Amino acid sequence: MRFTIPVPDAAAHAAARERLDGLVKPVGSLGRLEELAAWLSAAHGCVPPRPLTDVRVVVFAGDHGVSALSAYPREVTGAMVRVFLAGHSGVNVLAEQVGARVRVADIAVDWDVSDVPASVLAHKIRRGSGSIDVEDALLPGEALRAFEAGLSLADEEISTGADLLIPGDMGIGNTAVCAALVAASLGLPAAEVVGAGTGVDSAGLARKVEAVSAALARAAGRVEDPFERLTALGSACAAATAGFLVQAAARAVPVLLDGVFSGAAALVARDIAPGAERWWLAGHRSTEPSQAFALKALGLEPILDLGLRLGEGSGAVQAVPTLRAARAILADMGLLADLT
Ligand SMILES: O=C(O)c1ccc[n+]([C@@H]2O[C@H](COP(=O)([O-])O)[C@@H](O)[C@H]2O)c1
Ligand SMILES: Cc1cc2nc[nH]c2cc1C
Repeated sequence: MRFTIPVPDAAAHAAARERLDGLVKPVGSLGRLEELAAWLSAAHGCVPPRPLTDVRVVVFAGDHGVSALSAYPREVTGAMVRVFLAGHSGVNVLAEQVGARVRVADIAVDWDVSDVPASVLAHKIRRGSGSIDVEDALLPGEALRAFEAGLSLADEEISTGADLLIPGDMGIGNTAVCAALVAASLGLPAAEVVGAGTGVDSAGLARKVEAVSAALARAAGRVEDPFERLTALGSACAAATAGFLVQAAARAVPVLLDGVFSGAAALVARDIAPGAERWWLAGHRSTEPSQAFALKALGLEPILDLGLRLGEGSGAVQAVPTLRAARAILADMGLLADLT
């Protein structure tokens, strides 16, 4: 599968840098905001960049075979889908604060359901994913189908006006999958990447390291190809999130990555479509070690570090005002040259 990923506009980046240096402030004094302003100028190909008025969060919901490694029961995944639909989740509330819309897609929730809108189920791939310590997460062909589902979700959002995309995740057990994907992608041992997820104790952490080690040993020799990696160690949600990220880049729409799940999916997505990472920013730093490894490998520095570990897109949503502020300095600040 080959993607043509556009290259952000270097001339707009340089023009933004020049304007930033001429704004009514000491050179460089707005720090990271200046870097973000130039980044967005390059993404939009103009100075100042366009306002970010239509921000969309898509929450990829699905179960994972390793859900017993979580501090919470598997049933929470489906129950949370109803909470997203009712508008009462963490990300619903935080998105409301910044005027972002939240959509939830059931990619692989393991439940019997008939009373959620058909649009929520439209991209469903399967119920749950395999327990990666003992079996592949996905059947042959499913990683590609899930990737294409994510791609379609990005297309749907972009075609209806989204100017900034945020991938969210809801899936009990998914931090073990993230650890496995990141470890396999970067050649790291399980013990370095496994974290406490929703909050397991030290015995739970040890079980998780053991399971991720077993998964890595089982998949050894097959993880070079990113779709094989998703099949062996990922999940339908991981593949769908990767597709979402690649298609945003292919259509030159900026993305704010969220926590560990979108970081792990981004690492695999970059292997599918090299260069796509130029269209992604890291919204925040998660408490999960695998996210730090993933972001470092992608060359991304988180905008915020608030100690969040909720997922759902919640941390990335918090970074939206910062990105808007970065645009505003380019659009609205006066020039040093006009000082009287
Ligand atoms: O985004 C993060 O960094 C993050 C860190 C820890 C937990 N989570 C959320 O919690 C769930 C996964 O945690 P766990 O312990 O069940 O693997 C999943 O629904 C994630 O959205 C998310
Ligand atoms: C309640 C709950 C909400 C979540 N949102 C993302 N992951 C979650 C995990 C739990 C347990």
